[in-house]
Amino acid sequence: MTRKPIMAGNWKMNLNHVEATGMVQKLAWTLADKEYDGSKSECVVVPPFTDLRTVQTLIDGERMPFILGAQNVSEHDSGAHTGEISADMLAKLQVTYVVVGHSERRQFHGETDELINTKAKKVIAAGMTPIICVGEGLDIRKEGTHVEYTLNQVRGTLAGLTAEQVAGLVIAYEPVWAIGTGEVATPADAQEVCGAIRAEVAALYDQPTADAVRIQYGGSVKSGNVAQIMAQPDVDGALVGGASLQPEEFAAIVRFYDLPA
Ligand SMILES: O=C(CO)COP(=O)(O)O
Repeated sequence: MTRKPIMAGNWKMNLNHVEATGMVQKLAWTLADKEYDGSKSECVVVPPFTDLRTVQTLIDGERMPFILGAQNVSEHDSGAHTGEISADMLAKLQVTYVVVGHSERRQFHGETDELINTKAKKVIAAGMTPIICVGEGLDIRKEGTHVEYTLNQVRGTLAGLTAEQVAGLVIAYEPVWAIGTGEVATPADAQEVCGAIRAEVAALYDQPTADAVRIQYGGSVKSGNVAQIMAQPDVDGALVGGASLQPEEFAAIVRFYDLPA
């Protein structure tokens, strides 16, 4: 089973719409220089909501080999929910992927597995693909219960989804202690949990579903460590924060297959 690598740059709350234009143009030029055409990996850019239209227009107009993602979505469909953005609104902007349950949303905005599960269902119903984030904090890692903790999040966030739906989505394993800290999980750490997630999907559904679902690692991924992480059998991509704001760095990450492992 070949799973296409998915390299996603989560800009978080960085770059206004003018800066976003410069960012995707530089990324496109750098990748064009290396004759990148998206055949060996998907390059997903995940800007803030206010940049989506600008980035989508550039991707379309300039035929850039990028796929558009969003960082969050409302659990509601429409109506009196001031400040919320619905899945249908994102789909209309040609958003393909929507990150749900990022640890920063869990930690600072009180998102639970149940809410993230509802959001994932809204994303799927609108014809898009959720990137469901899971991962443990430092306290759990120190206790040594990180695998069970993360699998519990997997069970909670996938609840009620069909095998077909799960086969098409993306799960991002992001250990919170490795996010924005420069502290990278070792390739073996990433493999331990990503492998356990795939085994859990096989147990919850079946082996073809587990073979199809794509699992990303996230947490201080850079051009200097991405090749080793991607060499792990159950790691199918990276969810990149800080390094995705540097076009040359992110271009190298997207082309991880040309880096020495
Ligand atoms: O949270 C992340 C991506 O969603 C990871 O962020 P960093 O790559 O900055 O550690």
